[in-house]
Amino acid sequence: MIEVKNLVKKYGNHIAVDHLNFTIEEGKIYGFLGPNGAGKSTTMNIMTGYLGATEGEVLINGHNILKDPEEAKKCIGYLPEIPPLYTDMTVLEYLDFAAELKKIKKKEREEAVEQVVKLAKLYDVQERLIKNLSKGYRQRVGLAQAILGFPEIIILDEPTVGLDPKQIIEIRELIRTLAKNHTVILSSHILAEVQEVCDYVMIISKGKLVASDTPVNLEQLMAGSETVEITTRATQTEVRDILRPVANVEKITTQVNKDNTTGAVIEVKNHADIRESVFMAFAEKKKPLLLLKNTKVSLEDVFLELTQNDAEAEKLETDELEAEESDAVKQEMEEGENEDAGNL
Ligand SMILES: Nc1ncnc2c1ncn2[C@@H]1O[C@H](COP(=O)(O)OP(=O)(O)OP(=O)(O)O)[C@@H](O)[C@H]1O
Repeated sequence: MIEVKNLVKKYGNHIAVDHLNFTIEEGKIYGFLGPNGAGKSTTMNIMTGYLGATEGEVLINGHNILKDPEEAKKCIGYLPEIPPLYTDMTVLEYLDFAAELKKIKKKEREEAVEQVVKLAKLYDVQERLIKNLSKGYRQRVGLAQAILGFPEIIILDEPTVGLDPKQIIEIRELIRTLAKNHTVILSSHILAEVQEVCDYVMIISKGKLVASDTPVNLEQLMAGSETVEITTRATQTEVRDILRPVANVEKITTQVNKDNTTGAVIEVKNHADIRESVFMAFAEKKKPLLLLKNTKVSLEDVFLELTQNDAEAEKLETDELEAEESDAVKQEMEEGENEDAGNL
C-alpha cells in the first residue's frame, strides 16, 4: 500500500505538485493521466525516492521513502521516463548488475534475470550491447530492470512511449500479466491507454488531483451532462417551443445545418431517457425528426473538461513559442538572403 500525504514540489516559484493526497491499494492497475507538464513524472520520482518533496510524505507499506529508503525501495520496481541504462553493457550484463544493486542473492540472480528476459521478450537480444538496441528494445530492458526480483509495487512512467503499435500491445499485455500478482502504477498522457489497461484512473492537472475513480465511474460522474442530439426540419424557434414543455430538459443549443435542417443538442437532467417524449412532442406538431440519439459522455470528455485549463495554457505557450520560432526563422532567412546577396 502507498500513502501519498499532502505532497508538494516546488521548482523555484513554480508548483509542479500541488498538495496531492491519495492511497494506492494492493493488486490493481492505477493510471496517472494528465497532459504534458501536469506533474506525473515529478510525483513518480518523489514516490520512488529519486526526488525529495518540498512538503508532505510518501509511505510505502508504512516506510517513509526518504527516512527509511532501503525498506521502502525494496517494495518498488521503477521504470523512469528515461531509463538509466548502461549502454556499453550487454542486456544480460546490465540486468545482472541491476540484480546485484537490488541485492538479489548471487545464487538466485541468474534465475531472476532469466525470468525477466523471458517476460520482457529479450531473449533474442540478450547478448547484444544496449547501445545497439532499438528504442523499443531499450524500453523493454528498462521494464525488465523494473520487474527484476518481482517487487510488490511496479511503477512505470510512460511505459509505451516511443514504441510501435505491436510493441505497445505486447507491453500492455505484460502489464496485465504483472497485475495478477503486483500493484502496477503507470503514467500516460494517452487516454485510450489508461482506459484500456487501468482499473483506477487518477487525473492530474497542474499538479493537482482533479479526479480519481474507475474509468466507468468517471464517465458516470459526468453523466449529469448527458445529452440527446436531434436533427429536424423544424426551425430553431419551433424546436425550442416544442422542447420547452418536455420534462427533464435542462438546456437546448440549436444550429442551422448546411442542408437547412436544424440540429439541436439537448442537455438532460436526472439521468432521464427523454427520447420517447422528444419523439412524441415533435410528432404532435407534425415536425419529422431526421435523427434522434443519446450522446454518451466518454472518458475523453471527462479528461478534456477536467484538464481544459492545462490545454489552453499549453496552447498559449505553444502559440508564443511558434511565434518566436517563426520570427527566428524569418530573421534567419533574411540573414541568409543578405549573405546570398553578398556572395553574388
Ligand atoms: N527539474 C525541473 N526544474 C524546473 N521545472 C521542472 C523540473 N522538472 C519538471 N519541471 C516542471 O514541473 C512541471 C511538471 O513536470 P513533470 O515532468 O512532472 O510533468 P509530466 O506530467 O510528467 O509531463 P510529461 O508527460 O511532459 O513528462 C512542468 O511544468 C515542468 O516544466
